[in-house]
Amino acid sequence: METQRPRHIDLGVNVDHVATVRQARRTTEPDPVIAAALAEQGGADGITFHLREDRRHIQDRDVELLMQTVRVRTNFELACADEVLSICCRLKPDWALLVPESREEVTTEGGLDVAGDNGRIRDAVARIRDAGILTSLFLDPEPKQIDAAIAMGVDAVELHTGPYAVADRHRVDTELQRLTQVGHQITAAGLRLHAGHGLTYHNVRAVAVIEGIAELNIGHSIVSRAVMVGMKEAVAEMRRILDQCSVAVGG
Ligand SMILES: CC(=O)[C@@H](O)[C@H](O)COP(=O)(O)O
Ligand SMILES: NCC(=O)COP(=O)(O)O
Repeated sequence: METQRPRHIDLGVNVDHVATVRQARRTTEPDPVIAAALAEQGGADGITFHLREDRRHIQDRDVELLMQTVRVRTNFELACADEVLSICCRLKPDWALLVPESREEVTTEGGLDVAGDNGRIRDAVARIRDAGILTSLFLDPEPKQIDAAIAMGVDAVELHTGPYAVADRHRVDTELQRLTQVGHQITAAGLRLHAGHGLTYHNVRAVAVIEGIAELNIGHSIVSRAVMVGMKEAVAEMRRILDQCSVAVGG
């Protein structure tokens, strides 16, 4: 019997918080562009960057240079806002991930409300697709949101793993069940299943082994580890964990 190759789980490394350290002094280092190159050397399958409307971390200069230098997949995160949509459609990354944003948030707090969309998300998806870019939506693991995303014709859904990441031991299994259930809903519809937010070296395994997971986007934890061991090694450590998970789940 042909042995099944372990399912490769793509690792998207988000370099936002390299820029957070730089922006703390409004200076030139550390540079997220250099961090992205080191992440590639460490085994990143993709580089993720979030050009927020408030520019609190990633700057326009970062995005322009990342698009010129990144040799793996580029994943441009943005809100459904005309200014950043125009930049994204001009630069044509491999992927665009639409996320909600609010000025007051410390970090992304929830998923997009696709089910309640008034046309703003739909129009943003259309602009991105017309630019020849693969589209993904950052969603809470709620069946009605997934149904709406499928109807919108996007290429992937990135499940918000924040509630799982902060769940206590009484809640964590429930959050994993939510992710698993809507994960089946997503893959059954033929969309790629991505996940991210709050994943760490300690909590990533339970998400990585969810059936159908094709990509995990991880940033804050890798950057935190990189402060101690360097970006290339921090990424390599996360790559090894995901490879162990791939073997564990078999095909
Ligand atoms: C959507 C998501 O979880 C992250 O990719 C996002 O970038 C988090 O926002 P900050 O990077 O501003 O924390
Ligand atoms: N979309 C999730 C992402 O890119 C990274 O989120 P985090 O690991 O920084 O919380």
